[in-house]
Amino acid sequence: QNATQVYDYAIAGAGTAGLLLAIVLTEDPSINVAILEAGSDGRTNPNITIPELRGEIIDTEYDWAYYSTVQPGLYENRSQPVNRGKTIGGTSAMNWMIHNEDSRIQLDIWESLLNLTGWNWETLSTAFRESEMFFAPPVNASSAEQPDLANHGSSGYICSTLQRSVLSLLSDYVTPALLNAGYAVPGDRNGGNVTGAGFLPLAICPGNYTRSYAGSAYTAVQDRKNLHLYTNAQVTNISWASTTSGNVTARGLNFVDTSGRTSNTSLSIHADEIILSAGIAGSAPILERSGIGSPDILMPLNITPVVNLSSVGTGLRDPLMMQYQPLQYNFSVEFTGGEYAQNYIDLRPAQDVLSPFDYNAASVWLNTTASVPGLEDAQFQVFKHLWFTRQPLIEMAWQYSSTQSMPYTLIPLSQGSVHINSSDPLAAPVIDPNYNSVTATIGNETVPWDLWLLSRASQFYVTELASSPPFSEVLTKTDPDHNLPPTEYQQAVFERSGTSQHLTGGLPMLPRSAGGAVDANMLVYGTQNVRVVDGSIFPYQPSAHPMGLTYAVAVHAAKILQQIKGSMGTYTEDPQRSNSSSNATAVFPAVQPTVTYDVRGSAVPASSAAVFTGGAGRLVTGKERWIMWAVVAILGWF
Ligand SMILES: Cc1cc2nc3c(=O)[nH]c(=O)nc-3n(C[C@H](O)[C@H](O)[C@H](O)COP(=O)(O)OP(=O)(O)OC[C@H]3O[C@@H](n4cnc5c(N)ncnc54)[C@H](O)[C@@H]3O)c2cc1C
Repeated sequence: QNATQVYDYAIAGAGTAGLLLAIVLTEDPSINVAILEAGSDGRTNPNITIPELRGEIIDTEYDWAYYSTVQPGLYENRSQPVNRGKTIGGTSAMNWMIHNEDSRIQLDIWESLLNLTGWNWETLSTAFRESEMFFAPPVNASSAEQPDLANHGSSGYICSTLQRSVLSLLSDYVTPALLNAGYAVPGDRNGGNVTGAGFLPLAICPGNYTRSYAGSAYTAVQDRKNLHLYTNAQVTNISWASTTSGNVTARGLNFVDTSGRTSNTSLSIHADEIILSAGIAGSAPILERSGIGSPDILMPLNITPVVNLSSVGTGLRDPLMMQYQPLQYNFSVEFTGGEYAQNYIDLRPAQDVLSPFDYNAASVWLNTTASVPGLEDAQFQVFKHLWFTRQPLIEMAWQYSSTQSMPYTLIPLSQGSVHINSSDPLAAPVIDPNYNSVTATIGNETVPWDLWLLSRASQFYVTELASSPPFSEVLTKTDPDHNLPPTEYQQAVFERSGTSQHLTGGLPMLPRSAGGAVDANMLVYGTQNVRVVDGSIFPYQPSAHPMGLTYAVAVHAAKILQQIKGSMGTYTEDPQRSNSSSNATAVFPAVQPTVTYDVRGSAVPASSAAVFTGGAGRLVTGKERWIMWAVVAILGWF
């Protein structure tokens, strides 16, 4: 590094989002980007490049190998592993590689319900396509789900294709059973309609069948003179040019050389704009170590607060997953290709995966509850909106080993936090996803919401499959037994559930008044030039595996930055974008949405009773509640 150089952008973390962001920004040769990665370069390691070896870098030097705090909401208070990639490409170097599956409605909500101007399905799906280089499926691919090339990119940095192996169990038994049970198998999910079962594209380059990820994208452009990637460079904090309130301006990033090449003396780099892309376990801690966060957390660690922003480190969540659900069959499962076959997923709205009784009882609880602890009201409203508009809230992930279908709640209501608790800049953060912390009253019972939904949905799903031919003809055993009484089944689910490794949040992109840490320009509130671009900023958990959306966020963020800087980007979405939100005025409206819904998701006139009333929803009286319950119960049977 040239000690006097001031880069246009300095990025902390060369992971999924940060590295793709750097690559897109440096398409303009006049833009200089430095990107600092705490991990080393694993790009030639077969455990990273060969798709079938996925997971092999867990607990190696390429993994932060963090653990959550003890979790009172899980069986035996189990702490959960929090695996995150620590290498070029970040967690995209270790993940399970499912590409994209975001629904149109739920991304449109970013703009319409959450006031995130310019963030909607159109802009994010465009950004996703621009990240993608899609290869048409091989001859053996499932015929049930044919890709529509119009929904895919052809010149992006991340290859995608359908897998070359197809598990006969899925194509010959599960899909026909679901069709027999009356469920549509969606077409190409990249069009925004994601509900249903089928195969998804994987992030694989079909030519040599290697993993395609942010690291391989970097390999293709690593000779760019304006892109400077430093490995073994662990960012500790932001250095400030000004900490005057209203003009808090960063000068650069301080980092430690962890390679041993130097003696860990603190180094620094300077830039006009600072971007944190250190992921859910890295970005919020860097902000806190820089004096941005809650004084209650900073002052005991002798960190002088620079911006009082208590939303830093909040809104972290991990969809609760049942990690083990073996099914047994009386035929031997065959692979046509002999390898990896896990990208078969079934996404279901609550209406399709709960009994009418359960669905109605849960709808009553949602309709009569204005807020829950640990969740911003804006996020709760989004959940209600998705619930009543039939968006997918439960996923069944069919495992490559073929003996399991692993269900999980796509959008947990329980949220926790990620914070520092040590003045040692290299210490691990305290990660608390706070599983099963939201309780709900369903009928006469008080239950942990996420566990209840997971258990009821799983039992319903397996019961349905067990009675739908041709799957029912080969299924010999379900474990837990789907015929168990619901409370016993729930106990079995409880004993098997934990992380899905799909953590997002920690620095929510929301209006400041709605608990946000960054605005729609990714700018940290109260600062002039510090932004966050990674999975931390998702305003709520998407109903999807997060990697595809993380790439889309990176590309969309690059366009916003290009427009702010006035460089080569052609982004014209919102010409009014400003470079600062220090005096952000974005406010989440007190009453949202204006539309109300009946239990089947149909909009009803605002004057109707017994419906979702939005954030300002009042609690109903006992009598009203009984009438409401009767109404939804009756409606639900039609
Ligand atoms: C085991 C596993 C399986 C998964 N499977 C899937 C899947 O099948 N499909 C899917 O869609 N998603 C999957 N995910 C989730 C998905 O991979 C992540 O959500 C996504 O990659 C996160 O991207 P990110 O940019 O936010 O962070 P990351 O990709 O984690 O990038 C953060 C980067 O910052 C670096 N960093 C951290 N702190 C510092 C610091 N102080 N200084 C410098 N650098 C730092 C890290 O080393 C890392 O390289 C999986 C995750 C895991 C752990």
